[in-house]
Amino acid sequence: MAVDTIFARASGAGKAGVAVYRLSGPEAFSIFRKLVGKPIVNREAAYVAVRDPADGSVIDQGLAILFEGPRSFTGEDTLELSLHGSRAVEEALYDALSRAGARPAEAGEFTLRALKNDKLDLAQVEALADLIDSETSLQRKQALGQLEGRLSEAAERWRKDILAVMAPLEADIDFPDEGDVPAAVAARAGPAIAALKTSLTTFLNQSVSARKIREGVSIAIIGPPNAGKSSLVNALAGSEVAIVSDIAGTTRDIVETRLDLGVVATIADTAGLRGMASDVIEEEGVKRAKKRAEEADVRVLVLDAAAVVSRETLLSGGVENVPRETLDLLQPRDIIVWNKSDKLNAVASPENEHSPYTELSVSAKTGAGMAELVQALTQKAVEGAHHDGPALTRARHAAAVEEAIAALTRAEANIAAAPELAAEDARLAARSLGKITGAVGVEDVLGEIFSRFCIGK
Ligand SMILES: Nc1nc2c(ncn2[C@@H]2O[C@H](COP(=O)(O)OP(=O)(O)OP(=O)(O)O)[C@@H](O)[C@H]2O)c(=O)[nH]1
Ligand SMILES: [K+]
Ligand SMILES: [Mg+2]
Repeated sequence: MAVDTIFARASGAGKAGVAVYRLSGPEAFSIFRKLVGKPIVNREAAYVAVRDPADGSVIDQGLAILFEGPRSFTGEDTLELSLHGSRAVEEALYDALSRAGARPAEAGEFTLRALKNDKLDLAQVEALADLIDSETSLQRKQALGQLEGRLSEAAERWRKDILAVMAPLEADIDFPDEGDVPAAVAARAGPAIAALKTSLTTFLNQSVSARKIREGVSIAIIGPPNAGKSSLVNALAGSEVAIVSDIAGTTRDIVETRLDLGVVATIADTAGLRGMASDVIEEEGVKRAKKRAEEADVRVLVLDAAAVVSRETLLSGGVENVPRETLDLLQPRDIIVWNKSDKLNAVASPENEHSPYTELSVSAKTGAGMAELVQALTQKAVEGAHHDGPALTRARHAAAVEEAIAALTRAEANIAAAPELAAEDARLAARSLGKITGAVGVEDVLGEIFSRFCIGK
C-alpha cells in the first residue's frame, strides 16, 4: 500500500518568531527539491529560500534539515523547516506542499508512523504524549524515563524471564519419555514462578505513586459553613476563584483549582457541612462535598479556631457545629487547619505529636501559617511519589501486570499436576506483559491512545 507524504506545523499555532513544519514520507526529498531547488547535506541545517514551484516566487526563507530514513523521528525521509510563524507564510507553504503532492497530516500521524516503523513502542508513544502534557518536573522526569525505554525494557525483561521459566516445562511436554520427570520440573519452576510473581507484585504496588505523578492528586477542602474554606482556597490559589461572604452556606457547588505542588494537585472547595441545609440546593452541595472528601487523596478540615471551644472535646466526639460525621470523613494523616488565628489573642500551637492528623494554625486573612500549609500539602501530595526506575504510569499498564500475575498464580497451582496447563498459563502471562510495549494487542488500544494527540505530533 502506497504511503502518503504528510505535512503539518509541529510547533504551536499562532503568530511566532519561528514556526517548525514537518514533512514526512517517501516523497519528502523530491518535494523539497521542488520547493528549494538546491541539494543540501543530510542532517545538516541549511539556510534556504522556499519557493512556490508554480511561479518560482519566494514564500519565505529559513532553516531546513533533511533526515534520511530510517534515521528520523518517523523512520521515513523527513524534512524539517523553520520558517517565520505567520499565517500568510503557513498558507502559502501549505498550498505549495499540497500542489507538490503532500497532504496535511492527521492528529498524531507522525507518531503513528514512528510506531509502525518501530522507532517507538506503545509505552514510548504514551510517554511522548505525557511529556507534551507535562506540567510539573516530576511528570516531565517520569515521562522522559518512559520515553527512554525504562518501562519497555522492564516489561521485556520480565516477559523473557517468564519464557525462560516456561522452556523446561515445554521440553517436558514435548519429550515426555526423556529427561525430567514432572516432579523435578515442578521443583525447579515453582520457586522461579513464585519469585517472578513477587517482583511483579512489587512493581504493581509502585504504580500507585507513578499514576499519582501522571494524573495528579486530589485535595478536598471541607468543614463547617463559614470556617473560611473558600478564603483558604483563594489564598492557596493566589486569586479569587471562589466566592467568600459572611453568609453561612455561600459555597454550594464544588469549585476546583489546580496547583503545582511538585505533582499537579486539584484543590476542591466544597459546600460547608451541616446537618440542616437551608434548601435542596445546599443539601445537594453537602452531598457532593462528602463524596469528594471520600474520593480525594488528601482531606483538609478547616475549622474556625475562634468558634471551636476545645480541640479535645472536638476530637473526642464532635461539637455542635462540627458533628462526629464530619470528623469521620477524615483519615489518619489528613490535615486539620485551625483557621482565623488572627482572631485569637494568643495563637495556640496546634497539637501534632499525639494527634492522628497534621494540625496547623492558619489565617487565610493575614496569610499567617499559609507557607506551612503549602509545605504540608506538598509533602502529602508527593509522598511516595519519588522512586527511580520503571513505573506503570497508566491503568492500562497496571491491568497488563495484574493479568500476568493472575496467570502466574494459575501456573503455580497447575505446575505439579498439569505442567502443560502451567506452560500455557505462563505463556499467557508473557503475552500480557507484551501488551505494555504493544508487542501484543496494539490495534486494540491505538484509537484510545492516539485520540489524545494533536496535529503535528
Ligand atoms: N478574621 C478572619 N476571618 C476570616 C478568615 N478566613 C475567612 N474569614 C471570614 O469568614 C467568613 C466566611 O469565609 P468563607 O471563606 O466564605 O467561608 P466558607 O467556609 O467557604 O463558608 P461556606 O462556603 O459558607 O461554607 C468571611 O466573612 C471571611 O472573610 C480568617 O483567617 N480570619
Ligand atoms: K461563607
Ligand atoms: Mg465557601
